[in-house]
Amino acid sequence: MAQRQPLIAGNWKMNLNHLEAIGLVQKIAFSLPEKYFAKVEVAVLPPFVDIRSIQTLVDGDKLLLKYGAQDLSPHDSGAYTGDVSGPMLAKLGCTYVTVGHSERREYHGEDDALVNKKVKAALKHGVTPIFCLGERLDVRDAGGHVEHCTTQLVEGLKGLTAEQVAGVVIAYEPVWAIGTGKVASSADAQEVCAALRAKLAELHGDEVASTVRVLYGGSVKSGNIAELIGQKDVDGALVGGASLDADEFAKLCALAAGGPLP
Ligand SMILES: O=C(CO)COP(=O)(O)O
Repeated sequence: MAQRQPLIAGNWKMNLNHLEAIGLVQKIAFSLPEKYFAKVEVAVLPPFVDIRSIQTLVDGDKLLLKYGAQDLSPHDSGAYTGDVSGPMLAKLGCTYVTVGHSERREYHGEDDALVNKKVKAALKHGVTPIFCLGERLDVRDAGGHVEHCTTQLVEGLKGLTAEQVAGVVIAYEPVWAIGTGKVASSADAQEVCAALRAKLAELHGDEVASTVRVLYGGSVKSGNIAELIGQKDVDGALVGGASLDADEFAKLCALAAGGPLP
């Protein structure tokens, strides 16, 4: 079975200008000694306007931290006012881009078909999509969460080859746990992450399923990361609020790496 390196990705959402971004990345790099990066991959996902500054800092100081974006256009270029393309992100050295975040689905009307195009656009340009999916509270209360999530998975990965699927990161983010302080229990997270992996195995075989990293996201912090990441099918976390505090984020990454705390 493939060895999956844990990934902790900080989704900054619409927070921090480029000067604040530089400050936060410097603090994270200072707080998290290099040895941790051998055990856990750490990435930050700032707003578009911060990326160039972070690239300069990461390249200049040879930081081991990766970075990426929070969205991309399904198109490569053209008359799409306000959009940012995969080639632009690739040129800036982005490793990751989140696709299909529930806030994009809710506030920008993104549906599974568009998410699927964005996953393909990211892969086409060598930027790893962190493909987000998850159920709303009413769906969970009705007991439909596993089916909802596996359906989103199938729709979002439609038309991809097994090799392409192996290059995607999945993030299970139950909508009711995002920014609410209500973290899914580790058993809840494991249930859905395992079901997603089983669906990947059904569609693309065991090797692909055992290669793909499945993250959990929703109110993750240093106090709950160890239990979440201790689950068999949870390979890391997509962290919102807690990724804006350098000490907390460094602590969280250190715990994901198995400690000790820096
Ligand atoms: O949406 C999230 C990460 O993408 C989760 O946000 P919080 O960690 O703030 O709940």
